[in-house]
Amino acid sequence: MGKELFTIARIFGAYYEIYSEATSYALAVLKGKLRLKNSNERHPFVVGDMILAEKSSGEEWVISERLERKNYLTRKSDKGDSHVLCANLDQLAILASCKDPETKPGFIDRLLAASYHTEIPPLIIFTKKDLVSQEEIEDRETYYRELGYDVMSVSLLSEESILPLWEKIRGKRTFLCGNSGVGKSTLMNHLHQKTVQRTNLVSGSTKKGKHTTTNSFALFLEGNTVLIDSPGVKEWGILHLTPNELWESFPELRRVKEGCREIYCCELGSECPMRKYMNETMDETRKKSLESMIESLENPYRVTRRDHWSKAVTKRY
Ligand SMILES: Nc1nc2c(ncn2[C@@H]2O[C@H](COP(=O)(O)OP(=O)(O)OP(=O)(O)O)[C@@H](O)[C@H]2O)c(=O)[nH]1
Repeated sequence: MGKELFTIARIFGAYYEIYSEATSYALAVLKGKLRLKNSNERHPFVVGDMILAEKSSGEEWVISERLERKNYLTRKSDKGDSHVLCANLDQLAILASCKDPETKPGFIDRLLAASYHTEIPPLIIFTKKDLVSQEEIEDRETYYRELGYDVMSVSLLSEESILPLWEKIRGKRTFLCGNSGVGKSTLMNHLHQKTVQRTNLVSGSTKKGKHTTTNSFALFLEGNTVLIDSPGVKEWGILHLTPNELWESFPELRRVKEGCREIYCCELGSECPMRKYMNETMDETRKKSLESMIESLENPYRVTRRDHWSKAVTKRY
């Protein structure tokens, strides 16, 4: 029996849950060491990696090779090491809850900045739209749509949102990202049409989600549709970006960039059109997001202390 192409669906220490359409889910191990181009990588695989595996004589799947990654999402720690979260994505779904807990615009903006340089197109999904007025929903959607982003709003308590949502994710590999309690597991459950993951109640006192999801895993749905759930995050590190990349990741600043005289003019603090736009014209909320990210780059340790995955306290399944 020859080698078969799988995707890494989940990681349990030294074991990997792998998936292929032919075999469905299986457990696999890595025997020996995998030769990786980038020896700085902490783990040989992340969820979404495409690998080749074959059955050993003991009927165990053994991974022999990782295919080159089309793209990957990464965050950088204050110690300077990159943490690859997930590979081979078609879309980054930013789940932002309208209420209970309300996702801060700064969080959305950070993820948008982080995704720009990976060339993984973002999709903003406002969840819990049933908890706010129609007018508020339209304002939120218009705000990001005018910046050129793909946006939609859903209520996961009703079926009416499921079809439009399905249209956006069908045939794609989508990474779901958001604060804890925004509804990632609920969305996965709806789309899988059975409970694949225990959702948890939002804490009554803080209105913040209690933590449920413990590590990333991929769910394979019909028509090559893959959803990758991730633990709720409090903050999103952008330390892997250079200052210049950060400026360019804001579409409203990119539009005025043509007027920049030299590549690094914003860093030099000259009459850079992007800097001018930020000071004189930019929307106040977006300006705050950018300033906070600039501060993160200048003072990484202070920011990355808040930058870890939320700690998960409940079991999945
Ligand atoms: N009103 C309302 N509640 C929702 C909606 N979607 C999810 N919820 C509720 O919000 C709570 C948290 O949802 P989860 O799906 O567990 O959130 P999560 O993003 O997976 O959280 P973590 O696992 O901590 O990352 C649950 O009580 C859900 O029932 C929605 O559209 N409207």
